[in-house]
Amino acid sequence: MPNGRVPDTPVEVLVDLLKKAKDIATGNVSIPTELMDHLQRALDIASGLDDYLEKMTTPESDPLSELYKKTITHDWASVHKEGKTQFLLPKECITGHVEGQTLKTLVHMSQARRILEIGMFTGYGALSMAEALPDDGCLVALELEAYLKEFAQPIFDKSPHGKKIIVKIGSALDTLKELAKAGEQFDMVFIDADKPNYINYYRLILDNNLLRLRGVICVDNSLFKAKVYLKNVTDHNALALRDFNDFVAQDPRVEQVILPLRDGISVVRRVPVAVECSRIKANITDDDVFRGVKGRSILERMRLDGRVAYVTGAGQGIGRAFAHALGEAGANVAVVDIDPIKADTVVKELNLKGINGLAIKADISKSEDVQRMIDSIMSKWGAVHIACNNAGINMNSASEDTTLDEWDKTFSVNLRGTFLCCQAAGRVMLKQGYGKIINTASMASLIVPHPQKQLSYNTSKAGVVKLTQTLGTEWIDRGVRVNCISPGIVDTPLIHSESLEPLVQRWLSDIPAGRLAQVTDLQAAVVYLACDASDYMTGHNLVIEGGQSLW
Ligand SMILES: C[S@@+](CC[C@H](N)C(=O)[O-])C[C@H]1O[C@@H](n2cnc3c(N)ncnc32)[C@H](O)[C@@H]1O
Repeated sequence: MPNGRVPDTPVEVLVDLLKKAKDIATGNVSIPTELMDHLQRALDIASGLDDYLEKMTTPESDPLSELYKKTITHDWASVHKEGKTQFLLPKECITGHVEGQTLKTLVHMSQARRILEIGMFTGYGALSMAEALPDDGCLVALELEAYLKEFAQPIFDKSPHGKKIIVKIGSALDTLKELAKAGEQFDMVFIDADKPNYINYYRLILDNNLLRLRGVICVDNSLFKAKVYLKNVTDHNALALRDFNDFVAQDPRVEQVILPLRDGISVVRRVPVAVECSRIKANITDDDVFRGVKGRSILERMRLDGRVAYVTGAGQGIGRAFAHALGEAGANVAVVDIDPIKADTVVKELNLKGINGLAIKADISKSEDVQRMIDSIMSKWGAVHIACNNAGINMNSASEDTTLDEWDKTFSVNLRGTFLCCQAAGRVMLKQGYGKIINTASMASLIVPHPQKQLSYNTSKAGVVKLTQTLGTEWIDRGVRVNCISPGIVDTPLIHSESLEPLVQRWLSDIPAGRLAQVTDLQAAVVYLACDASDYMTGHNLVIEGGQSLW
């Protein structure tokens, strides 16, 4: 703590008191050396803490560092004297580096997309949190002083994350009421404005559902220089926070913990609605629909944490998108491709996202390759929960010219390969008593896409659907579900080849959606079919073609 500054946190108060005690003790010869040593050690521990946290915390970004310097060096007294701010704003009220990084981490951990900040000051906390938001995330900052928006905006503009921040000037209570009226909701709220109003902000937020289910409220200064728990305190801000902390601690709608960081940060989480309901004994139907199956909401039921998946043909295109989707949903993913370099590259991509991957080279038309694929997965992860049989080939020729070689090649990958994979994975899954098989069929299993000529492809994909239906009914009573996805025309490099490119305009006129499918259009379907939420679905052909098969 710099000399002359008023101690602002419990630790700073401690350091101040220990220094004073040491000063007194130093001039007193009757103080035992051992007591002096203890005093010095206590001072070292307390005074070293903030510096150490500062050093060990990831450095702030350049715009944040500029914002901090600009705030600390600004003449807030003159600004106030000139009538530019209603109140004299102490520069110490800035959320600094360590607290900013803490907020940023909480945004990452809670995967918040919409944040509300009450009390922006010069925007340090706002920009810290905005840095952790996804590109389409949004932070609404409420601030009383219009001057502060002008102060912060030029630095927000320098940051690629500044555009996520919307500043609303005015009394926070009034703005909160407007937000509630407009039905706005937030994943995270940071309360850091006038202390006596904390309780009003909190009540308004919870009573009006401004905080989403599973949302988090963070509250600054909840230890208020330790005065919330010291005796004989008269400071009205400290007393307001003490009452606020007590109220939250007893509120059945939430759980809270106070982190003793800087001046204290409360992290308050809405408890699942079912717990709240049993506490207040509301007259509702307390069943799986209300609580979620096994207490898990529908989005949680779509998670694949700890599952083992493989995707064939995952070196590129649809397969690569499937591998990423399953991994993002929590699964370990074996990336199988005939081209080992492509498989390796996709595994590298997964690893960069923190997903466990395993590259396997396999030609799925060969039974020994398919068995080796399953064996490798079993020896690495001990199970196969999700089998995504996606590899396929497409050759074009008029039916009267289709060679037996083309027919055999197409069938050996698209139908024989899919069968071999279903059988090898199915044997493991039947033993496990659980499994999800997802085959990639095609819209060509339903309609005859035209004008391209692809007899062998169309018939092989119709075969994949019948294979799926047969296995789907044969194995469901032993816990193995088999479904398929039928994409329409997908925008991959393949269709921009010399022979197919001229057909794109023609296809577009056949697609009600008015565009080709992107591989990302198919990702949710594979996660849905791979997760428990789709357990009642089997033998289904999930068609995703922008409506093309309906015209
Ligand atoms: C502790 S500072 C906020 C620090 C800020 N969160 C940061 O990251 O640096 C408190 C801010 O709340 C604002 N404030 C105080 N009372 C308010 C009210 N009733 N409505 C809106 N803002 C208010 C003050 O003008 C001040 O800028």
